[in-house]
Amino acid sequence: MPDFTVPPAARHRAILIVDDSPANLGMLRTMMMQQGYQTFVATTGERALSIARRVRPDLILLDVVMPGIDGFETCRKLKEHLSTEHIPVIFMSARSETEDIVAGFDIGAADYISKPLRMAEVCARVRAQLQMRSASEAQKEQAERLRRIVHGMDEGLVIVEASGRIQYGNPACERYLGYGPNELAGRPLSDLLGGTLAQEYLDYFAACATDPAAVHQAGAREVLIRHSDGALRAMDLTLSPMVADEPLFIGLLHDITHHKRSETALQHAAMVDQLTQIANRRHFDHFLEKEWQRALRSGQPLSLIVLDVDHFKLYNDALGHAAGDLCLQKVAAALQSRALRTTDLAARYGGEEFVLLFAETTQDAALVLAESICALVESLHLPHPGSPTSEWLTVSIGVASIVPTKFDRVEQFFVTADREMYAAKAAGRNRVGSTGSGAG
Ligand SMILES: Nc1nc2c(ncn2[C@@H]2O[C@H](COP(=O)(O)OP(=O)(O)OP(=O)(O)O)[C@@H](O)[C@H]2O)c(=O)[nH]1
Repeated sequence: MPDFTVPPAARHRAILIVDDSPANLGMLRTMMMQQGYQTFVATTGERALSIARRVRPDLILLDVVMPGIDGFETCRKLKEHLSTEHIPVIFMSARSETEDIVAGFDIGAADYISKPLRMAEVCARVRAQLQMRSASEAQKEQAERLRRIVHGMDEGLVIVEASGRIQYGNPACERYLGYGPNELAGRPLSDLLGGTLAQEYLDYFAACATDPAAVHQAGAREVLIRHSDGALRAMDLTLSPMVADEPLFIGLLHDITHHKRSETALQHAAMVDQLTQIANRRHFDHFLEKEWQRALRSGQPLSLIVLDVDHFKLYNDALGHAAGDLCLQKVAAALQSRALRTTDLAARYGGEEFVLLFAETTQDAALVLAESICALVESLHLPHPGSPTSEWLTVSIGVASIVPTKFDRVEQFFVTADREMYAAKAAGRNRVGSTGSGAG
């Protein structure tokens, strides 16, 4: 006895039954309905084609021998049409010679049932076909969902073969690297990564091929990737083995150019005085510490200049704070123009106080530099109406020089230069103070 319970998958499934014998048609229809399928019937091939195109059934039970176009021809036409080509067709025929069956499959049939029909067998074959169709639909749906995810991702995704050949690059990846659609596929990894780095990955791929279990997942690392215009971009790259039949590696690319730019901007901001755009105190202290250590090792002299604008309070009082700011910017630019070597640094140390460090510079050379800076500032001819010293803006400078030993302290070096600067102020301003006593 056939099983009349309705399998859940049967619901909503539509079957088109095509047979020129009304008796067969009636019997099959009853059986299919009892199985819970929605049914459509046709007694000719032409009618079957028009119903199939309209209702797109999930399966067609198709008689082979019919007047007009026969079952084989009907099937051929179904397979030719985009809207019906995927519908599984089960032939039913009394012609059950091997060559008939083979011909049926060659045309594209999913199955072939011999007549006279045994209803339980028809039901089982219909059920099997519908299950296969469900499975392949689910697979297609999942593949489509994955395709959309990969296409819509902001992150670049590449699939690389163990040989280093790029098999696929998603649109984000092509966009990041300046390639058009499908232009990445087929290229070697070395088109994107520098020779050494590409070789490192090839070695990793080879190690994965020899002993997949022993190879750890390669974490994200910052790499420079070559854009199609030849420029190098900073990106985070994660390349790890993919579980697949062939050895493939999946790479995730995250463009960090913007991040890098803001990181650089932040680093710059942390080192630079906002008003004057020369080095700030923090940067100077760090630089001095480094040069101090270097001088300890090399035995070369270090010279420090401390510079303070004369009567700056009076300048602000006479011309306003905004003019004062502008004046500090001009003084800073003048100082910067004297710090030319990579071992020189000019910085704003606070308020209207500036410092300059000259590594590998003797006290005599530093004094010449300090005198020239003093003269340079006065030669800017920045009017200073309130100054009792000069009609122009002037500065007082203190100089200290030292060949540091392990017994010396940076703080004392600073104190010496500061004292010299105050001595210059006391001696009438617009001058350089230096007793030549060194840091001690
Ligand atoms: N416009 C402006 N003024 C500043 C800034 N930083 C500090 N000052 C001013 O600089 C002035 C420093 O004044 P003082 O320390 O009394 O020294 P001075 O008037 O320069 O006199 P001497 O150093 O003795 O020649 C103060 O009035 C501060 O307000 C700044 O960033 N912009």
